[in-house]
Amino acid sequence: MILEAKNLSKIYGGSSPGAFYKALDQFNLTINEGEFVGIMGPSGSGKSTLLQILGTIETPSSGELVMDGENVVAMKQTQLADFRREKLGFIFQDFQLLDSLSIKENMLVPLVLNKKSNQEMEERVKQVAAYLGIEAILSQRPYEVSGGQKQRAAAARALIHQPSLVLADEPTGNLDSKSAKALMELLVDLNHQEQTTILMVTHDPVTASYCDRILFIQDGRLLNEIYQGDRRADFYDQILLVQSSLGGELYDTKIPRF
Ligand SMILES: Nc1ncnc2c1ncn2[C@@H]1O[C@H](COP(=O)(O)OP(=O)(O)OP(=O)(O)O)[C@@H](O)[C@H]1O
Repeated sequence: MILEAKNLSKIYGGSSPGAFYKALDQFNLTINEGEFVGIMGPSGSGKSTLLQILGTIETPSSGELVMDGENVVAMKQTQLADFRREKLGFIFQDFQLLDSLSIKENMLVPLVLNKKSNQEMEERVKQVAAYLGIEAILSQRPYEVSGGQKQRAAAARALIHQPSLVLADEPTGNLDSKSAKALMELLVDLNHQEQTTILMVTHDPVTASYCDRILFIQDGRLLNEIYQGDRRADFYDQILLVQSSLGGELYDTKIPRF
């Protein structure tokens, strides 16, 4: 998936007439196939808005967005729904699994929607469950498993239809450090092995240090961009440095888990 966004702006209407808020301001972004990109920035800087626009859930107020060669902004709702279902996978902070379904049934939702055959569905569930180490919990309900297992199940659901782009919003936000590390190692492995393009919003410098590149956003604009070098530990230090130069007090400070 190659993604190209040009001059993306998003203006939200205010509660009183004439009041509005510019959450994204002429934002430009190019993501190449197989990249693992992180988005960081203070609370309210526009990260979720950007992710929602790239996930085709929100429409931009202006600007261009081309994904996988398709002009997403020009698509009708039904085309957008197809595009989202076939090409995108979502991982959320709060997992968003359906408690009334087993883990396996949750994983099957994207395949059922994409009208895959039963045999194909069974094979994919087996493959992805083995990859994510959740074979033993397939028949359990989300409320019966741990947070780390829930997020691996949610990742399985996001990956089962082999999306071209995975969008993750604070995927480690509700995980303990061990589960967070396990999830990030899986995402890096997926990125390296399958060339899956991943875009992830996070507040956490340790989680961010797994990315190839990090974009820093402030007030809806791109402020800075840094690339991972040879060592993840050095990248982590660099992330902390940029965060503090952008006003570290604006960030959710967590105890570093590196
Ligand atoms: N639906 C909406 N209507 C009006 N304003 C909104 C809406 N969604 C977001 N905003 C505003 O747009 C700005 C950017 O919000 P956004 O959620 O994208 O920030 P964020 O960087 O993801 O923040 P956080 O890290 O706290 O989740 C904020 O000032 C927010 O209040």
